[in-house]
Amino acid sequence: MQSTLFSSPAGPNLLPAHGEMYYQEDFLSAQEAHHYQALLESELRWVQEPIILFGKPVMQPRLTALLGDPRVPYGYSGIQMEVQNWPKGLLPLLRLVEEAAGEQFTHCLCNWYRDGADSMGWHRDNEKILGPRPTIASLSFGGTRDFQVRPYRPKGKDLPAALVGEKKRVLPLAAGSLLLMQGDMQQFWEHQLPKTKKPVQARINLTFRRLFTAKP
Ligand SMILES: O=C(O)CCC(=O)C(=O)O
Ligand SMILES: [Fe+2]
Repeated sequence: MQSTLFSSPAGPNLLPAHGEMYYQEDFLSAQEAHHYQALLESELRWVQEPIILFGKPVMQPRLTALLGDPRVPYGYSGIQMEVQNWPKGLLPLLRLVEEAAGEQFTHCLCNWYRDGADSMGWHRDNEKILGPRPTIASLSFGGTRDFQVRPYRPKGKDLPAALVGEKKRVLPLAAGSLLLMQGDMQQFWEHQLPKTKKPVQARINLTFRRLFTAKP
């Protein structure tokens, strides 16, 4: 299979300040995207798990799976996820993404949004284990969904001057696209994948991450 490789970030930085976000719509061909979507649907163990919100367990509105080194656990919002080995067929994709991102990833968090009622709320990927300025590579398969980004205002603090007046940005993430989040983005910006009433196809998203306790 052939793919367009790029060694520098794709396109311009889509954020005006305090972080970096790059988007390449045609990272994978339609054929490659279909191939990997089918593999992801059939070869991962997908579960719907509760997270702890305000002390109570709440089902996440999507299915999830975590790939990586089974010796290194990873969790967020009060859950510890089971780590699955990378299916062999996904390794070429991991290498492609690593080359594009200029980063070596240890884990991949996989999300399956079954329909428009599945979603992910506002958050930052800022767990300590990711380090202070993580590079996160996000690949999309299936139906296009809107990805939203807005400045993050810490409680009781002002926004940095350069972000005052910045509105929510909306980026539709298409099948086969690559989104790179880099630099200070996880410190100063938050993102979400909102629910939608529009008819949408199921979507799978992979976020490749480097966890810093991972053994080589
Ligand atoms: O589905 C998406 O595009 C976003 C996923 C995400 O933000 C995450 O896994 O942390
Ligand atoms: Fe995220």
